Amino acid sequence: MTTNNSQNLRVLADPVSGQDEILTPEAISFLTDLVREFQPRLQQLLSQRKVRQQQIDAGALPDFDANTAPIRDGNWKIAELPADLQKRRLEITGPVDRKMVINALNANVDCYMADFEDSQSPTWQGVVDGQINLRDANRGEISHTDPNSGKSYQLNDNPALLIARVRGLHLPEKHLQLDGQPIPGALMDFALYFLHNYQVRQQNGSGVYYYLPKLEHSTEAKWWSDVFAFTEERFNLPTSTIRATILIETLPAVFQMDEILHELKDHIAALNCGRWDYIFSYIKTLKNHPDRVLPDRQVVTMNQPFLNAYSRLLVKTCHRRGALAMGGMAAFIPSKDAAENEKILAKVKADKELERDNGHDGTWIAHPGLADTVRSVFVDGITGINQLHVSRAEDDEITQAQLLEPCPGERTEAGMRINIRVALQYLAAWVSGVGCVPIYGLMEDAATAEISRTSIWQWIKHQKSLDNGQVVSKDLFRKYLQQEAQQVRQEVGDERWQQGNFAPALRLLEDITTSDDLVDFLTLPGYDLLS
Ligand SMILES: CC(=O)SCCNC(=O)CCNC(=O)[C@H](O)C(C)(C)COP(=O)(O)OP(=O)(O)OC[C@H]1O[C@@H](n2cnc3c(N)ncnc32)[C@H](O)[C@@H]1OP(=O)(O)O
Ligand SMILES: O=CC(=O)O
Ligand SMILES: [Mg+2]
Repeated sequence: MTTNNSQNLRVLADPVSGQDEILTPEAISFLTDLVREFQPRLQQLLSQRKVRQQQIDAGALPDFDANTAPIRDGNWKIAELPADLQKRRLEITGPVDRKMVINALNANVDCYMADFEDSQSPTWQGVVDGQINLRDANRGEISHTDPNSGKSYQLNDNPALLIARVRGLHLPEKHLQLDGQPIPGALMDFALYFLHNYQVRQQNGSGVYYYLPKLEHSTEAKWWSDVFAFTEERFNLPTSTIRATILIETLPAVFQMDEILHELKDHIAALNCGRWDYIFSYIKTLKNHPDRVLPDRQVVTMNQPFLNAYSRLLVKTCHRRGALAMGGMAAFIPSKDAAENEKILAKVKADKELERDNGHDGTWIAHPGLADTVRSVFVDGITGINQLHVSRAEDDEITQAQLLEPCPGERTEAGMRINIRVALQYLAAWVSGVGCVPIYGLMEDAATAEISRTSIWQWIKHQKSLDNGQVVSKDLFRKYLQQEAQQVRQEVGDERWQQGNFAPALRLLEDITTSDDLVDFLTLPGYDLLS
């Protein structure tokens, strides 16, 4: 454990390699000041989330805020987009380990979203390494030799534009404490990435670009706007050096998109349809509403009316204000089986065509093997470098009812069992320090795993029947959990089962699925198990 007495910022972890390069005295000083200035307000914002949720739990439904109608009705625009943020047709996303960073920057895409969030299990070594890797990438000094394969990696010319996604506001960084309190993970990621990269990015004629996840309200956007203004002032930088893309991936936030853009007018570049967290948030926000329980996860696709309304409203709102409207992630990843791969590429293409036709300016891919297929839709399939000209002005108004429309579809025994197997394997990976894994041909990360486990919780709560006639209860879940755990054990083998943290994952899954109150995020109790 190391301590910096002058600032009271304590590192509560055994030192890891690279830590001193990242936690420099200047970084500690900046981070300390940011946390002192902004953590108290953040705690209030998190408490306000709970108050709003209590109202929804008591029967209210999320809606547009009558008090902010003048913002929605007014004619205003965000600050002009910098040149390098106008072309974002394809963005690859991925965790911040060294090989992935190099592969992502070399992929045939416009941008790389380097992820400290849904695809990252925030071990102390992992978050420190991530900062080192992104610093080296921005300096053009990153290379890597894979210790297993011996394969070496370096940056190509013209790498993708790097955008860093920080952790959500709810996640603490327990290894860094100020005055005895864990600091917000989001501030750590933001501050360290900023400090170690702003100069080189400026020298390259760019700015410092972020993705911000899981916002629920425009007051949180205002908080971020103040963090950015504080930072630009401290480093004597022009306003708008920092630009953010906000993920609209919670149900409350879809009713706040204009307000979020407005609060961040000087610092925003785009909104993004983070569909997986959005589906999770639909379940979580409406958890007490028996008429809004979702069916099997596989049925909840972007052509469902409530998700299509969300995508179209996001496009319409962004383009009216001069911001880009980014699409989201099809979870399919390539298969080594050629016939199977053809089917996967066809599904990905159809998903991306829907986004393009709704007017999105770009979209996400999870794997470089999808780049060519998605380029055929979002590069060859649009005129110009974005679709800002698509206003959707001809559309009828998109209403609260459409955004909340119940989703039809079956709840099946097979769907419940696969939810269990996926959640169990994902939790085992996460607890082992790996935040994104391929499971049954899909990329699974924190957001997709949240859908799996909260679906079952909600089916239990509302005693939903499955296609086999069984009513979902805690007992039925426990029975299936034991059976599916055996199945997974057979699939992965005894050795991996024993070494791969499956036992703690099993306990965690049982706890969070059978608790009377829905656990807000699986990553909160999961974090207690991480070093
Ligand atoms: C809901 C959301 O938030 S979505 C955003 C968060 N999720 C993500 O970002 C998912 C990112 N994707 C991934 O992490 C990976 O694709 C996985 C874990 C799903 C699969 O990865 P792997 O098992 O390594 O796949 P696979 O073996 O097919 O990879 C082939 C090559 O592509 C590389 N690759 C795969 N995905 C990526 C990626 N997203 N970025 C960069 N390189 C990648 C691998 O590193 C590997 O490189 P190599 O040949 O040099 O060894
Ligand atoms: O972050 C993206 C999502 O879909 O969740
Ligand atoms: Mg997300």
